[in-house]
Amino acid sequence: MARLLLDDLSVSIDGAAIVRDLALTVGDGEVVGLVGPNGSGKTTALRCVYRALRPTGGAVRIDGEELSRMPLRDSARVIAALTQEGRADLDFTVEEVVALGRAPHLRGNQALSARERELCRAAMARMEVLHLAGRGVLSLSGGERQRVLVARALVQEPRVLVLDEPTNHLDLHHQIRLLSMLKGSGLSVLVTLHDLNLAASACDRLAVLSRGALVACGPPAEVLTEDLLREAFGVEASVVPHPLTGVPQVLYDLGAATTTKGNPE
Ligand SMILES: Nc1ncnc2c1ncn2[C@@H]1O[C@H](COP(=O)(O)OP(=O)(O)OP(=O)(O)O)[C@@H](O)[C@H]1O
Repeated sequence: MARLLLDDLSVSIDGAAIVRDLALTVGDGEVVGLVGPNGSGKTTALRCVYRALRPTGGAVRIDGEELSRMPLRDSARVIAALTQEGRADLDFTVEEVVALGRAPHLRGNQALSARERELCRAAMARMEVLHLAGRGVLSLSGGERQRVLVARALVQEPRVLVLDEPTNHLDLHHQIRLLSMLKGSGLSVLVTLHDLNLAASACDRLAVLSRGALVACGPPAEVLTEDLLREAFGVEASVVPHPLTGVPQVLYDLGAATTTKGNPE
């Protein structure tokens, strides 16, 4: 298990503060949802965690150790990421792409062991892509491809999983399956989501970003309020407890006023 800490993380690009002093912990086995309006800095913060971007202030720490001081290979054994980037993959087969998840654990051209091949099969089965094993990834639908990339992240056997909009392209069945899998995974998970109802159901805590700053953080029942939706998202909506689980759920009235409050522009 591992504890992820965004330790007063800041990112400035061309003099503009994109993420400001973000302090956020993801505890062992905890699922934390990073939510907020478009352009609020969610992806930028995540990019620092999967090392596509260097913070300009603060640090990302794993069990106290500063990520930027760890060799890339070492951090890749601990952190797996499902990102919005890297869409220009070569036409590997599904099973080849999933097997690439083992790369941080292998030396040179070392072949996968029987255990690792079984791990790949199990991850493909879990993400319901086993029947696609021989297909080229470029021929897949958006949702199929997304599930393959989750399988690749799982075979990495990380302790921390960061996912940027993992439900993109997924149908309702696969959205629910993926989020319940994350919830039961025992991994420390930091995930950006736009669907606040799914986020409230899946996450132990929600962290709300607005204009690069953390404006609320806590259990969904504390964070997801009508005031928060108005202030951070510029949306008038009702928040009601789920009739079975009690988890807060947002009900929208398309006739209600929306404002640009919370949005960066
Ligand atoms: N390389 C860059 N150069 C200039 N501006 C950037 C760069 N990367 C991000 N930004 C800006 O930083 C802000 C935050 O972007 P980011 O992608 O982190 O937001 P987000 O919260 O993930 O948004 P969304 O919900 O739309 O995915 C945006 O205004 C974006 O245009």
